[in-house]
Amino acid sequence: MRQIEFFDTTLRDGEQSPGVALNVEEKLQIARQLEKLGVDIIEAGFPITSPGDFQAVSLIAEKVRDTKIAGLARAEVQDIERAWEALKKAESPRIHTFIATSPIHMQYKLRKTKEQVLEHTKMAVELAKSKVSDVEFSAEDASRSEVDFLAQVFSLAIKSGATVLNIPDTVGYAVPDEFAEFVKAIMTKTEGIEKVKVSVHCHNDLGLAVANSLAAVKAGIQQIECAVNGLGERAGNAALEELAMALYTRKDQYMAQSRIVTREITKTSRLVSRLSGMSVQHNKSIVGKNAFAHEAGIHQDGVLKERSTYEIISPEMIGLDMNTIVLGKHSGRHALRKSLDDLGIDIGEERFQKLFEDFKVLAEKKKVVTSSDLFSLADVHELEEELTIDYWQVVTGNNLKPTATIGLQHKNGEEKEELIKAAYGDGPVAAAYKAIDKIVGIDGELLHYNLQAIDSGEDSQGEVNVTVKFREHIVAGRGISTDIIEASVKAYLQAVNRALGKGWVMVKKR
Ligand SMILES: CC(=O)SCCNC(=O)CCNC(=O)[C@H](O)C(C)(C)COP(=O)(O)OP(=O)(O)OC[C@H]1O[C@@H](n2cnc3c(N)ncnc32)[C@H](O)[C@@H]1OP(=O)(O)O
Ligand SMILES: CC(C)C(=O)C(=O)O
Ligand SMILES: [Mg+2]
Repeated sequence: MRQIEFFDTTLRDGEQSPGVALNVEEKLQIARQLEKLGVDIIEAGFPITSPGDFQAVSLIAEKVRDTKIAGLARAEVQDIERAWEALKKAESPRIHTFIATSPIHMQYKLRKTKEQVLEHTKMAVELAKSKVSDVEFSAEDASRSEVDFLAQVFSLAIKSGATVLNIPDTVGYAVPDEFAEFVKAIMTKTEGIEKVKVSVHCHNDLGLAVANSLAAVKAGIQQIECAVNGLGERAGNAALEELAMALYTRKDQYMAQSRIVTREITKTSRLVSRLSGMSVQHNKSIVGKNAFAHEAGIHQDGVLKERSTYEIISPEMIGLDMNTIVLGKHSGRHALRKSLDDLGIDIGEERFQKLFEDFKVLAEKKKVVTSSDLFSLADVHELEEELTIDYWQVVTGNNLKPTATIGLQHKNGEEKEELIKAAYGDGPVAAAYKAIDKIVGIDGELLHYNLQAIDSGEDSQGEVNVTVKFREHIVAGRGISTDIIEASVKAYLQAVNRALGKGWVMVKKR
């Protein structure tokens, strides 16, 4: 069996998804979970882009010791110096430098000739190599590059010290057979290729990122770049969970294995979804809510008789539905702790006590507290937010102008009266959002609002996802509650808290 290394770019390319803005603590939390998931390399960020990205890469490099940590850099001196500064405390650092090699990118974007691109490649890889032994070189837009020129660039990168060569399908243009042939051609034409690892980085613009990556595995590559839940620029990157489960389930085809600990998949997916604010579509492979749901009678009959009739993966394998205890209002701390352990939700004693109190409140409202509820409860307790809800009330009806009154609490203990405002709106949610805007002194533009039930049944909790624009910044938020207005308020407030955390808005009472 060949070993395929998983290079996770959730924190770099994933964070380039519009609406995703992770703070430093959130990135560290995701990196720690990626380590448990068994990824080989974490691309922690692009240090030159902002002080926050620099700080996140430095912190992850310092704290996450059992996984290689990579930082991205353009083929420019200042980028590489900055990446090295951020990575220098890492146990196994990798500088990942890149430059575009396609005619279209060289001519219009870089405004560089082939010779200049070759010069930058040599300079960048040599400089990176003078800092670290592990250097990855990516040829951006490789799949639209001339194969002979790409092989020339790659040969030079190897001579200059690269240890990994990455072939990105940057704009998701490739199709599987063609991409496999392209990868094979590069591997044949590049001098010294046997000394390095070959990688692919596929985007999902045509929905083919996973298929293209798997075709490249068959063509002989050693590393796949991917992101949890398929996050990433535009339509995203190849989804980590799909690649891991395809390699595992069809090892007969790929003759390859990875270090991914599959039972950590669900937990990782939910953590990334919550912190990024990007919900997972219900019919998404592996981690979608419906991925293991059987609705049709013939299917249900088959599954009841023998699960393998309609299930090619068992839910336990990806860490789903491992909760064996029925939790309700009569459950105690031991049962809750056991259920959390079964689900792989690992929280300290102090947070556990708070979670237990909230669990009891929820159990009063719901007959059965499900695994999804537990994930949500645990999620809610992972953030220390600047503003929290103290009080909310809406008045609405067919003959009334919907009105909301919101009271917030500031973590620095600001005077309560100053953080209560009322507002009208076209509906109760709009009124509540206007009241929050008044308190904070901003005008958030609601770009997207989605409400869905977490489970089935009348007592299910509602989950609201929003995307809000604060000036030029787009931020996502999520809220969960048995009351849909409260879930809506929580979602908006989470977006506000994220924008506050990034310094994009300031509390400025009107
Ligand atoms: C395919 C990918 O995912 S690439 C990674 C994309 N990620 C990002 O862009 C992260 C966020 N970006 C940023 O914060 C900023 O764009 C920065 C800090 C990287 C650069 O900011 P600025 O210096 O203001 O440049 P700006 O973004 O306007 O333009 C990019 C410049 O980099 C050049 N460039 C782009 N890629 C490369 C490269 N790989 N190597 C060298 N130069 C490059 C462009 O040609 C352009 O140069 P020019 O100013 O001479 O025309
Ligand atoms: C930086 C590179 C690897 C990239 O993200 C791409 O080409 O899509
Ligand atoms: Mg990319």
